[in-house]
Amino acid sequence: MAEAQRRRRLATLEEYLSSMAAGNPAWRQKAVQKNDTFIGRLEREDGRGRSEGVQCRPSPPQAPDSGAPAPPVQLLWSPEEGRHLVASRDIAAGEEIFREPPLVLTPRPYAEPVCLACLAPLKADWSGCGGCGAPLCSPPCDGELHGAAECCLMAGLGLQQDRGQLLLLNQLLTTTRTLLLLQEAPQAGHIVEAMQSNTEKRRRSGVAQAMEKRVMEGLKRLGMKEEEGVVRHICGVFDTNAFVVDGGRALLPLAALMNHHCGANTQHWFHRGMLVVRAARSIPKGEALTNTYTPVLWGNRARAAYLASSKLFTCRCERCLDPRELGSHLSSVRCRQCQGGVLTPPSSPAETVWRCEGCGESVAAAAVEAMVRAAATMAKGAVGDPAELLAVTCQLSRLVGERHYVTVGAKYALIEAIMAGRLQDVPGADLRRVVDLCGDLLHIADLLDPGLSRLRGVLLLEQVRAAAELLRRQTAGDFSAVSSVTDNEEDATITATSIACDFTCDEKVPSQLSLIQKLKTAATESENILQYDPRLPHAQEVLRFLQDLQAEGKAENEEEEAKVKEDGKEGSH
Ligand SMILES: C[S@@+](CC[C@H](N)C(=O)[O-])C[C@H]1O[C@@H](n2cnc3c(N)ncnc32)[C@H](O)[C@@H]1O
Repeated sequence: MAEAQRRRRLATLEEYLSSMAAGNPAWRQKAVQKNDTFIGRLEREDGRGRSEGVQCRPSPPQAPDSGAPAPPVQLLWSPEEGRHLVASRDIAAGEEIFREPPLVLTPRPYAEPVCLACLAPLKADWSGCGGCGAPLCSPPCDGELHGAAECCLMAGLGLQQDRGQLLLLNQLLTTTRTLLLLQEAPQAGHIVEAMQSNTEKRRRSGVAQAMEKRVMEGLKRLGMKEEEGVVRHICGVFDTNAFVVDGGRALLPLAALMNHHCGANTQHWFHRGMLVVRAARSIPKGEALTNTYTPVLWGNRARAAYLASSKLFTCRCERCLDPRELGSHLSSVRCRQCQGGVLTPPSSPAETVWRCEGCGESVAAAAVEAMVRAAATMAKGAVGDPAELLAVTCQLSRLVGERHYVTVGAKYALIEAIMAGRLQDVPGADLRRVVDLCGDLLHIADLLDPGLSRLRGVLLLEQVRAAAELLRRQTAGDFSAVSSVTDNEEDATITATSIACDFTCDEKVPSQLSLIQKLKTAATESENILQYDPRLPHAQEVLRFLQDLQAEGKAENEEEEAKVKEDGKEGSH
């Protein structure tokens, strides 16, 4: 890319970053470094004889100008990583770094039809828009995404209640909504133009050509005469940068400047129409702000394949370069020759065998890969029902092993399926299973996605909810409901005791009060992590329950102590 064009695009995005100050009042609380803009830094470096200005470094501290908004991030560029955000000061774990409204919000191109005004899934009684027939919630929803200009445009399509037609519409809307925005707000055009589209790489690899062709045809039917280059750029910008949000995908030019890392230091939530980006760990000044573009619980190869085909780059983070995936062994498969050993993937593509570090057994890569494909197909077939998911999880554990990512994915789905029901109706044995499964997966999360990650937040929450429900049944004297395999008090106490041991990671059985305290600590952590998550009310509810239980327990203890004292006094007379 020509140097002048690169600089202009960087300056556009930097200006956009500054424009976010109005929606981020927290930035005002910190002093700004005068002249610490991309262009300012570039000029200073040029002044020092660096005419290329290729690598921008953070500038030395300058006099603070209190009152002016100071983003905790700045935009840098390097030949290896392209443009990326870095922390412009130390950022504390859990700190909200920025929030950003979407520039464009559209349905997902390959998803089921949704309401075009609010992106909610369509119910059976959906109605067509009076003006153009586009799908809308019924009764008419108050979403604002399907405006008059879009309605006018769509009227030409003669939309019917036809699923095939609506699926194609989803693909067309990314481009039409963006083009309509550019007509209404030309300055948005500079931002979209400045965003990375990977157009050349996409053209060479043939990625998305069919989709781009369909979009061009759709635009023709709408009477929009757009240049092919513009359409390619818009499709590329979305595929490279868009965030998946409730029911749709959003273009967020600032958040999109976070490069990928498989163990990212930020987490984001779409909350009340804004993307909220928080620090998952403490981020020292100068460190790049990163986001994970893939699910954390996919193995190395699955993540690499997705990044190569859709984001068109190869990640070189520590996890990607480590066949043992930071000790999680998420891609290793069960060794059939020895007890507990695993076959580890080769560290280079040139090697053709997987080897067991325990017994030295080696198996041809082709055979292992066929087994992993079979496992993935088996996992895809199991949906929803906890009994079915449990059966599949057991089969997968035997086939590829307990720790393999396909099994781990099935375990996560099993936790979700069990905890989706009304807690009071979940059998005790299933609750016990959730406590154990969450414990397993938390070990993996601590290795791969530590800190205030959504994964840890959800696992902590479900583990505490299941354990607290078992405790509730036990305190209510409902022993048969504590575990389906026991209907007597002694066994039920064993169950509660083992939960206690899991939580305290201790051989010694803690008192019920210290178990409640441990559960409260975990619930508080999940509440903090899930501040912007729809699961927050669950975290608050379980925390209230534990607080009440703790208060009751303390009161009972005090009563007992008082009684002992009283008895002692009486005895001494
Ligand atoms: C959402 S954009 C990130 C911002 C982008 N660097 C820019 O200049 O606009 C995604 C693109 O950035 C690049 N990228 C992101 N993370 C990367 C990484 N870890 N290593 C190399 N390139 C990366 C890839 O080209 C990818 O398609």
